[in-house]
Amino acid sequence: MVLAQLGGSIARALQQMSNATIIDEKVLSDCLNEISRALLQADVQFKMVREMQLNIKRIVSFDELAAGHNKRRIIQKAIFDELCNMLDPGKPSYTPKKGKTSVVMFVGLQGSGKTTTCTKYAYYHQKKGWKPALVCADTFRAGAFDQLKQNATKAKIPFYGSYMESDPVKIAVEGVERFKKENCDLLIIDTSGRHKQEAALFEEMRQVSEATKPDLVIFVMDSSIGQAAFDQAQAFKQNVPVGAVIVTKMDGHAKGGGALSAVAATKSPIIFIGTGEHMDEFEVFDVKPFVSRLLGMGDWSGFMEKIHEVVPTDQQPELLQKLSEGTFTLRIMYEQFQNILNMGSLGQVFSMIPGFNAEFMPKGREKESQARIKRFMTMMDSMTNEELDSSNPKLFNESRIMRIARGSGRSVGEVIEMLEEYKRLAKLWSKMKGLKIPKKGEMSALSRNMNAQHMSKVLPPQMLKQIGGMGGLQNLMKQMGGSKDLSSMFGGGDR
Ligand SMILES: Nc1nc2c(ncn2[C@@H]2O[C@H](COP(=O)(O)OP(=O)(O)OP(=O)(O)O)[C@@H](O)[C@H]2O)c(=O)[nH]1
Repeated sequence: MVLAQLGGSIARALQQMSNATIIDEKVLSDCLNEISRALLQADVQFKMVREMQLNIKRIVSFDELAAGHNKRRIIQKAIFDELCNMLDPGKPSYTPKKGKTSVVMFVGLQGSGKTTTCTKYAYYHQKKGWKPALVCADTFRAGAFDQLKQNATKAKIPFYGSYMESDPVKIAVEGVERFKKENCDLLIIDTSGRHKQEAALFEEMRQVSEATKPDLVIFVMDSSIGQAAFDQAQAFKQNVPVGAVIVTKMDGHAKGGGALSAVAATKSPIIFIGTGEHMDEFEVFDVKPFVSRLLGMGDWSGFMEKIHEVVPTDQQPELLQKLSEGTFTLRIMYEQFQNILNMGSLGQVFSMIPGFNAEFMPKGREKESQARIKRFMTMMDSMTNEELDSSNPKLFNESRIMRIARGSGRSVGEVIEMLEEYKRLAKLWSKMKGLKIPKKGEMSALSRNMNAQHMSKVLPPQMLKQIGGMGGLQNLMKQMGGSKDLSSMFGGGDR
């Protein structure tokens, strides 16, 4: 994701600023110019970049800042807030309620990923206990109904559409009526796309919208459309009451900056992002955790949510307990590997830990990573209980390593590689020691319970330096009026 590069460039600009002995207007200007260049390169609209620069300069007024103020911290927070503002239109979108019928209509250009996203959206809610249903009102593209039908069948989601009927309005109305009768609570209408914004497309969308009276219209946008995003999103907004945006293909090489423009053009929040072609490659979008991750600050609330999602419920209390004790045995690693293989990528989970990125299971190399995990597990199958339950890597002397290698048919080098991976993960795990683990639905409590000590352990060293070391971090926590603001700054906050 090229947005990650944007995050890297911004983090570097902040780092350069931190390295300066004295922070004056010139240093701030250089830092802002660097950030602006990065945003423009990521296809963010010039007007928005300019506004951001002006806002930060207004907040960080050197004349008004009394001596003794930590300018680095103030600038850093201003930049963080401005990036959040660019992605936050200030009002939440309509949120469907489980058990109460909502009609959600999807719009977007052809190929934006609308049909795929409709199913992902339905599947996401179905997993959370909703009763979604899909209606294919795309009569323009031959094959659209088949695609939706295929996706829906795979996910066991009821669907409605027609090979004969050519009037999308009629299909949409019939579908909505049918699923209302069947007590579905989330009725999702997929509409036609066109290659470009055309009068005919907008007319059709308007008619479907008027006939079905959707509670929410979601604009689906391909993250690669770049500077064109603003005009495209605005054109849709002028024709139908767009209330939310979903940005797709965030896993590709797109610059992603267009997403920020879409928010500005529609004055609607991004609610999800698509991160792959598969049904579950779909993430809730939250501004603050997203910006935190973008700047390499990690996303604790997302991390906890993923644990709740990926790890089987009966194993969660035990795992969280062990997590808070900081004990990480080979057996825990084995169980977690099992979870990864059963349920998807824990790489996603680890990418949310500050200072740790998705290298664990890089996108596009999942097969390779899975094979590696399976290899590790085979070697662990040749371990004794004592070895599996130990958290002392020194236990593994030469003869034990040789025995494990022989027993699993792998080389000594591979056993050592596995033990190195264990040590790396154990080190990461140890940083969690003493954290109070929240229950499901209390994600923000984790951030609230985090004290400066914990934060200092998990923040990347350069980030800690920017903040002004341990003392700076403590001050920052105090200055920000306690934990609530801090938790949001570092990606917590209520969802
Ligand atoms: N890599 C990646 N591919 C995606 C994502 N979302 C959708 N796609 C792919 O994008 C292509 C187009 O997706 P569709 O869902 O057919 O697009 P559409 O907007 O419904 O197209 P029309 O029905 O013709 O308007 C398909 O190959 C999808 O698999 C995503 O988040 N990441």
